[in-house]
Amino acid sequence: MRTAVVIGTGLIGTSVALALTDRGVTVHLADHDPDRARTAAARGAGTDAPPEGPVDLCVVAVPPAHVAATLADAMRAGTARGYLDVASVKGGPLRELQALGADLSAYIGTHPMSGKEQSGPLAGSGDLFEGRPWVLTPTRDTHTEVLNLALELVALCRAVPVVMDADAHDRAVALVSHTPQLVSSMVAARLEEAEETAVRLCGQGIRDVTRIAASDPRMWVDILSANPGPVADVLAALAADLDETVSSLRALQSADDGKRREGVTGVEDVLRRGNTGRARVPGKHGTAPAAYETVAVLISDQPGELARIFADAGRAGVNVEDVRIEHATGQQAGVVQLMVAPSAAPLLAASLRERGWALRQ
Ligand SMILES: NC(=O)c1ccc[n+]([C@@H]2O[C@H](COP(=O)([O-])OP(=O)(O)OC[C@H]3O[C@@H](n4cnc5c(N)ncnc54)[C@H](O)[C@@H]3O)[C@@H](O)[C@H]2O)c1
Ligand SMILES: O=C(O)C(=O)C[C@]1(C(=O)O)C=C[C@@H](O)C=C1
Repeated sequence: MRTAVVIGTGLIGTSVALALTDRGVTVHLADHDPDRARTAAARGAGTDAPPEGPVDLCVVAVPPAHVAATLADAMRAGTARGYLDVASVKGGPLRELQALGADLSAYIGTHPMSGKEQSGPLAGSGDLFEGRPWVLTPTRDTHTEVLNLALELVALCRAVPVVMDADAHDRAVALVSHTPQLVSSMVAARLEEAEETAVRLCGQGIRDVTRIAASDPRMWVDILSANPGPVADVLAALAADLDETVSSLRALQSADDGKRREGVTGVEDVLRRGNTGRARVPGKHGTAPAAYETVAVLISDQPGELARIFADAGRAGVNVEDVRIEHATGQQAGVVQLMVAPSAAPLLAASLRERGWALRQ
């Protein structure tokens, strides 16, 4: 692939464009808000000038409700040899495109399973998709050349291709992406009216659970509107668990020993099922979950501290596999948890102590 057009230069479009530009592809950027295309171009994601002739691949990265019409317009204009979208839902846009009478042989639906709670071109990054699954939903009509262009895009973004049927994809993401978004929003919504004294106590647990509650509601209304049935099915099952857990907790308030024992069993059951489910979540790069050891280091909240700690870990010859930052409320300090291979943890701890870092248990 030598040339591409990216339509919709928000978080995902800009991230794709940055990755392609980085690998030598000439990328033309377009957005219905020209300022966004200019901003993406200024970040080195390509040019906001239109191409002089048809390009190899047209990537549509607009909100799901606008995907089919944008694809159909681009096809009518003869923009590219192949067309794909990156929307978080696949069945709806495919059927809309069909209804618009578009040439489905030139199109493939795709969905990178990586994102952020932020939107817009400034949030984009060229490494966003590295090691992440990228779903491709070819149909019987999809031309092999178009499937190959999509596979090349996934490879250039260093993601991992996963081929699925569009509706099976929508059922899967209802479980692993769309319901978690709603649950995160619901937990965060409990804080809306909470006492300041309670909010001040927020620790890492609620930060983990509510990160995606900061996502753009307009985008998510669009996504959920295109996948309401499968998401409602998962939420209904969750509601049954919620009902049972409420009953178990009420039983724990009882004066009756037998009832309290039932309550413990009910609460323990949901927690254990949670352990089992969590253990199935794949680790980094889509591999089986790795057991890392954590080295926790106290850092002060000032510029350059994180860079310094990573540089010191590098000097110790230790690969940091994952990282978490815990901010201490009301203090100019925090704890960085460096996740490393168990065999490397003692070496890292000793080396960081030697360089003056304070370690926490
Ligand atoms: N945010 C995520 O985590 C994530 C992850 C994977 C896939 N996606 C999908 O990627 C797509 C883009 O999401 P995003 O997070 O980059 O959103 P975003 O809001 O950051 O960017 C969307 C961009 O599309 C532009 N746009 C809207 N309508 C347009 C139109 N008709 N023509 C041209 N440009 C138009 C907007 O101006 C904006 O710049 C969505 O379909 C979303 O479902 C999002
Ligand atoms: O990590 C995040 O911020 C995301 O919400 C990413 C996430 C996800 O649920 O995994 C969200 C929606 C997209 O369609 C794909 C990825």
